[in-house]
Amino acid sequence: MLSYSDVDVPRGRIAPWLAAPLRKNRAIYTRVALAAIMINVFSLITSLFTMTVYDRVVPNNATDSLIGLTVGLVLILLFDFALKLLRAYFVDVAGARIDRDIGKSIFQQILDMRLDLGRSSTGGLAGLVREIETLRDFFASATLTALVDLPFIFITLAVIALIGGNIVWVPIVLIPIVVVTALISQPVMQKLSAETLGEALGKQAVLVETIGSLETVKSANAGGMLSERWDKAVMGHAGVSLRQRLISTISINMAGTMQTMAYTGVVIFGVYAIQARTLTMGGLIACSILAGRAVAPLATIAQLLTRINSARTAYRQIDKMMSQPPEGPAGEGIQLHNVTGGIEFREVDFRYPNAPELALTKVSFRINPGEHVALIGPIGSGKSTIARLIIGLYPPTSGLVMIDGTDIRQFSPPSLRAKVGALFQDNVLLTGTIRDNIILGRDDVDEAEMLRASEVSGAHDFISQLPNGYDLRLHDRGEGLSGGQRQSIAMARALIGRPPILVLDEPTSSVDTETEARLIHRLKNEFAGRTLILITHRPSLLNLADRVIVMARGRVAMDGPTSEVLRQVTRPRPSPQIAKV
Ligand SMILES: Nc1ncnc2c1ncn2[C@@H]1O[C@H](COP(=O)(O)OP(=O)(O)OP(=O)(O)O)[C@@H](O)[C@H]1O
Repeated sequence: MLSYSDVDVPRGRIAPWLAAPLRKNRAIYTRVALAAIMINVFSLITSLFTMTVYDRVVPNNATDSLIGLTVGLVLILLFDFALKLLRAYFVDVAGARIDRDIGKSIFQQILDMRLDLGRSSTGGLAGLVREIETLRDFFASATLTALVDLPFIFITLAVIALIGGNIVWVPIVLIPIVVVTALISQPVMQKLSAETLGEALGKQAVLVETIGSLETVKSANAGGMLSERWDKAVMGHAGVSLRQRLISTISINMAGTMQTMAYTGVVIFGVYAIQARTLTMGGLIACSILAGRAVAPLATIAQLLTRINSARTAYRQIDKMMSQPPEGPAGEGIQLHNVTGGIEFREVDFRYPNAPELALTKVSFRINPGEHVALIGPIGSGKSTIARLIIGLYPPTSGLVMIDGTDIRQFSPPSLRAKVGALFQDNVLLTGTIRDNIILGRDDVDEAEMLRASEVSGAHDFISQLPNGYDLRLHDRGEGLSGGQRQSIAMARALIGRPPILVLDEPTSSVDTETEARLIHRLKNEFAGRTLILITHRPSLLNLADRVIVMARGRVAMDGPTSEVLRQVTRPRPSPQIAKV
């Protein structure tokens, strides 16, 4: 389970998901660094220009030289302007590439996420992905410039020493004050930025949950409770980010003050140096400008420290997610081709992540290819869990789930899911047309197969009456359709491509009895020769099953031919004993 407050991730080298995109942009970074070096050199030249004007031009009235110097300076300024533009452009290009590359690997990791390891809330996860921006901003922009600026502190100090001699001690004494203040604030900043991220993700989680279930929130009058959670999250976030800003402002302002002190300090000591004739007027002005510049990169770095901490926190949290092993076998995974549809559960125990109790205990059954089996039992007895295990959403905690005699953990998950048509209770549709929702980008099915699946599921009946038909665009999670309509589209999605195994969890829970009767009639032909696992509370659907498995508290309570099991369960007090009928 990802916990946002825990940032104790092993330190070390940058993880490949970040290092690879950074390496790819090496050429751009070199250009950015070169531009930054030139900009620093230009800034040294401008201060030397000032010195020359004061020392040579003003005393000698050398206006000709002034014109020459000014032309030179204008050229330098133009170059400086162009280089700054280019630097910003290159940084943006690198940023966009890094965004794309990291974004791609993070999205893939989310798709491959192992559900059995537990995961954070939807909003928290979405917020974490947004933190890519923090990383991108950090790696792609100011950091690089600041790194290039650092050696220029020494170069600038050397130039001051050359021009002003001992005056160089003024910035040399002040620089450690800035550095020490920044270093002292570091541990607090680190802690605060981890807390800030945790609070921000918590806020995002409340927001996403509320927006995602607005209808329920309104109808159940849950607004008050959620407002309270939101207020708490906002207050928490505001409080911790206020403290973070306060601490970072101390370092930033300290650097700013030291910059001014360096400038004025040089002016004050410079007066004595001028009196002692060890410094010229021009030299004094150049040194004061340079002293300010020598401290300036530290101000940028003080600002960066806040971002270093946010970037480090974001990096560690994202890395925690990225280092989780993906689902499926290590390596290639077996591709399923000719599946006959035999399913076996052997002594399967299963516990959901962080759940105190087993959801399945010692579940064993064997389903022959082409057999039609209904799973029935009270709510929470483990029926849907069995369905989730068959399509490999979770691996069993112990025991084996097999298809055609092979442990499903050995199959490549997409290949397994292509062979198992699944319909679950929540019928989530995606943004896009109805056609998109049924075909889901598969290239092994055509329009005719889509129509066939829709006709069998009954979806065609209402889609054919829509003005846009299959091109009707659905919004977020299938908004705009009734529950029954969504269910029949989800059913078409499960049937398309005639998968050899079908797992249907309450497929008719949202349809009326008449529609259900027609559907059952069509499904009888559809299921012929294919393995069916049908989870239902509806007796009418049991017509489709040759065999019934009764679940109770995560165990198989009965298993046998439909008529026999029904006879047993309709007795006044069914035997609680586990039995094979
Ligand atoms: N994601 C989950 N995390 C933790 N526990 C879960 C999760 N999903 C289900 N459970 C628990 O596992 C047990 C079995 O749930 P399951 O959904 O398989 O029941 P079911 O028989 O399909 O119920 P229903 O008829 O209500 O659909 C329940 O006790 C439930 O609380």
